[in-house]
Amino acid sequence: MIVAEGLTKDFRIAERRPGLVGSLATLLSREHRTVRAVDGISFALPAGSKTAYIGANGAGKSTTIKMLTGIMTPTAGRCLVDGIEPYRDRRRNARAIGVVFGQRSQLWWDLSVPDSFQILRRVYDIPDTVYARNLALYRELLDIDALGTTPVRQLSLGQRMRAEIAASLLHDPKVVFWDEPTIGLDMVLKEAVRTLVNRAHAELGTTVLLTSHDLSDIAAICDDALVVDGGRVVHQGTLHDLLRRADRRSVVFEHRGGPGPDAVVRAIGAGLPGATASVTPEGRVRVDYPADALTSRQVLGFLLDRFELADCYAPEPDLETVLRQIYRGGVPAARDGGAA
Ligand SMILES: Nc1ncnc2c1ncn2[C@@H]1O[C@H](COP(=O)(O)OP(=O)(O)OP(=O)(O)O)[C@@H](O)[C@H]1O
Repeated sequence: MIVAEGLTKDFRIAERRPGLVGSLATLLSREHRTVRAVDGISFALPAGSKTAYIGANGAGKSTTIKMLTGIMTPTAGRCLVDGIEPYRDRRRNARAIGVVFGQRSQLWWDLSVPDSFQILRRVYDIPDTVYARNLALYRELLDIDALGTTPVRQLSLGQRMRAEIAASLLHDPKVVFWDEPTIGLDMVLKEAVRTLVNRAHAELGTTVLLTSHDLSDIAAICDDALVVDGGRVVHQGTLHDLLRRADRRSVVFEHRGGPGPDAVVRAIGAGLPGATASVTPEGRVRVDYPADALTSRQVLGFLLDRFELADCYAPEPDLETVLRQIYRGGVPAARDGGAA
């Protein structure tokens, strides 16, 4: 449904010189440099997938989405959304997609939300039943009527985002591109937004590409992850697979008989160099270990040799830990067969 082939975007920017005189010189200067925001990325996202587009600030996420939504033309390579090259056929593409850019409005600044919706209804030729169904949903979940007839420009960020989300889904698009869709929303509304998109996905098979710095959005909406770094794709797979690439692994266990948890913690500290052990609030023992120093087999072997395990599981690393690691130094390669 969404395909990128060697997609590349360069920006030409004027060389800036420091100071006031420098600023004036910049205006007159012809010196430019090129910034490669997206560097030949390729991926294919199937219809009905829900993918988080993840990357640090400046990684190239928004620029990619601008090309996928037809706002920008690539410098090289191409992309296809539902078979359409978006920047070549913006009108046809617009019918297939719904877009939210948290940083920039898609609505008519001087019109009220109901007026904007009426325009969208005509532009997209939305059947009455679809329009009525969707409006009822937005009334229930986004309290859209409370926005009244205020022009969009006078709405608060959170109010505007409610309208942007609703507008992006109003015509039952096949694909939604949401770039930071929940900025300015409180927890209740964030939840409502997640419900809306998950419902569209379940009922209509909507394909979703989401960028968000809010990890709970990603976890609540997406099954897959596409990670970009320096304008390049460094990981594509399931979110679960991404979590397994964390550089720290953990095992939590309960044991029968023998030494108490504190003594077990000391034994692990002495016998498994590199691992740290602690007692959980439930009285179990948790072992954390760096995946590049110890394998799961070594850790489990050690535990099985010394203690009579009654229960044992490997908790998944949390998304925040994995992303912090990615933002600091790239995605670690897949390692041995996993934590359990
Ligand atoms: N219009 C532009 N002119 C010049 N450079 C740009 C322009 N838009 C983006 N860039 C540069 O391209 C790179 C990628 O920017 P982009 O906005 O795509 O990143 P991002 O991953 O969406 O970041 P963030 O998470 O901060 O929104 C950055 O180095 C940015 O400075």
